[in-house]
Amino acid sequence: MQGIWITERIRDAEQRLLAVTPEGALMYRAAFGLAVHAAEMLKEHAGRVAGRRVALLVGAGNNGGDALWAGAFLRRRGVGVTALLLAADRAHPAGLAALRRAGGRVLPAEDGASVLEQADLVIDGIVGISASGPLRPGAANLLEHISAPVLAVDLPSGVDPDTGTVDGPAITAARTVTFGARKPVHVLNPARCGDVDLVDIGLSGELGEPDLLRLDTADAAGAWPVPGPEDDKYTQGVVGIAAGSAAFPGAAVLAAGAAVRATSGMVRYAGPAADVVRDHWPEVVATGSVFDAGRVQAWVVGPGIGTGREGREVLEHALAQGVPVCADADAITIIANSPEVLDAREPGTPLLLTPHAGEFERLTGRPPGSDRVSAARAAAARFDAVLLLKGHCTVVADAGGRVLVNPARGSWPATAGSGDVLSGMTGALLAARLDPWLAGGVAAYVHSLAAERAARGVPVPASGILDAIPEAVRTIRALGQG
Ligand SMILES: NC(=O)C1=CN([C@@H]2O[C@H](COP(=O)(O)OP(=O)(O)OC[C@H]3O[C@@H](n4cnc5c(N)ncnc54)[C@H](OP(=O)(O)O)[C@@H]3O)[C@@H](O)[C@H]2O)[C@@H](O)CC1
Ligand SMILES: Nc1ncnc2c1ncn2[C@@H]1O[C@H](COP(=O)(O)OP(=O)(O)O)[C@@H](O)[C@H]1O
Ligand SMILES: [K+]
Repeated sequence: MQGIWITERIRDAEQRLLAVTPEGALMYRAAFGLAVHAAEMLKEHAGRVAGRRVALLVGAGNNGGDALWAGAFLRRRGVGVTALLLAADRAHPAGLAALRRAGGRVLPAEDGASVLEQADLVIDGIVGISASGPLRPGAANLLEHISAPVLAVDLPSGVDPDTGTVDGPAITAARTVTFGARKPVHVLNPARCGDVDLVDIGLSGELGEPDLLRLDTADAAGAWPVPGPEDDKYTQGVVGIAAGSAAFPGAAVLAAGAAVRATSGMVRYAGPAADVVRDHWPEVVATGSVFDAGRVQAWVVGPGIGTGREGREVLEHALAQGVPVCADADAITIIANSPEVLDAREPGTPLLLTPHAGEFERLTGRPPGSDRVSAARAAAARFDAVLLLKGHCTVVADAGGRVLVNPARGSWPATAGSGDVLSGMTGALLAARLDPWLAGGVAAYVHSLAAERAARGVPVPASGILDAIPEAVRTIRALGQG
């Protein structure tokens, strides 16, 4: 798993490391790594390094210092480097001296329009982990002159380091080089960061436990249930799907289908769309009602069941079975309207709530807001549940405060029915007895991978995401073992 630390923790860790490191050594390491990546980008975008032009955007702090030192290193490789100072009297003195010694040019930022327009690469050292709010006017006015790819130092300036939110002018980077540890912005707003590279500056021993975790392919592969020689269709965990209605069977077909694609044991369906589900998925054991559905090891309740009395009874029944429940879509609205349904929950029964932003607001009385991680954590604690907050970056929090994040690989999954596919997959993993928090994270990971594979650059319907689940699972298992 990849660890991610909030800036307060990173600052503390840096202070501890600084106390035992020669002055300037950390910035030297950071800037050297930055310069290596800058040279790579020049090769990639401008064909070669020597003779190419780099513009440095230099703010008032150490982020600007990194850019200045990297500029000095690039000068040694024959790059034409111009630093544009946003706060001339506060630019990092040692960095500035190093750049001047190396033959770099220095200009006030307001004179930098043509330098930016002619640059092959722009290095954004405006602001790093001490950032607050969007870019200030002096920096914001420069944005319109940038046409070259931008390499962000630590994080793209103007984007909030801890929440990834953008409230005004901000940098959009093609690549971000970060130091010591990944920060929340890198996963919460990947579109602004571009590819993120981590430069080791020796911080890991000072960091402690991460604030957020991101699954990688090996984690997803390791968690994915694989039947053994002793298994039969029951031992792997049977998932029950209570979804859809006679008038709207689509949600049932998608959720049950996703469970079929993600389960090697058995899927039961219970509800008024039984005939349609059976037509689509002959392997599903389908009945008309949850009350005669037979035993399952996890329930998925909600997509398309409606928010009336019948839906409520279905949810109460599932909650009373003593098995994990994934409550999605209409089940979330039912809980929002009548929180007392949760009284039916067998004590200790894992509950996984999977709202999108609108359902989250219904459930908690507030939209997730800019700090989606804190919002998900608070709601998980309040409902003593795992809360999976959907969106471009899916956030999975449990009641103990653990958080998994899954940045999507593109926005094609934002399509009707895509959430039904996610809940079917999540149910399959719950039935296989995965830790519910991990089940949510792994389902989100495989869902976004399936969507990417299915879309390949064009719109994909939810049924296409569903059909790509086997390819996605095959991919993670191959890479995870590789
Ligand atoms: N510590 C270490 O060991 C290492 C640290 N390293 C590097 O240091 C970076 C952190 O440096 P830092 O703390 O000096 O501040 P930094 O982020 O450069 O901000 C500077 C000033 O910008 C201003 N400002 C704020 N918001 C703004 C906005 N929206 N738009 C415009 N300006 C804004 C605000 O100044 P103000 O004008 O408010 O006084 C603020 O003080 C870190 O990200 C990494 O790159 C690496 O070298 C590795 C070793
Ligand atoms: N902009 C986006 N980029 C990537 N994935 C997204 C985006 N918006 C939503 N998603 C994902 O698409 C799915 C949508 O779920 P949901 O809103 O419940 O759809 P529906 O109710 O139509 O099934 C979720 O997995 C969510 O994380
Ligand atoms: K920056």
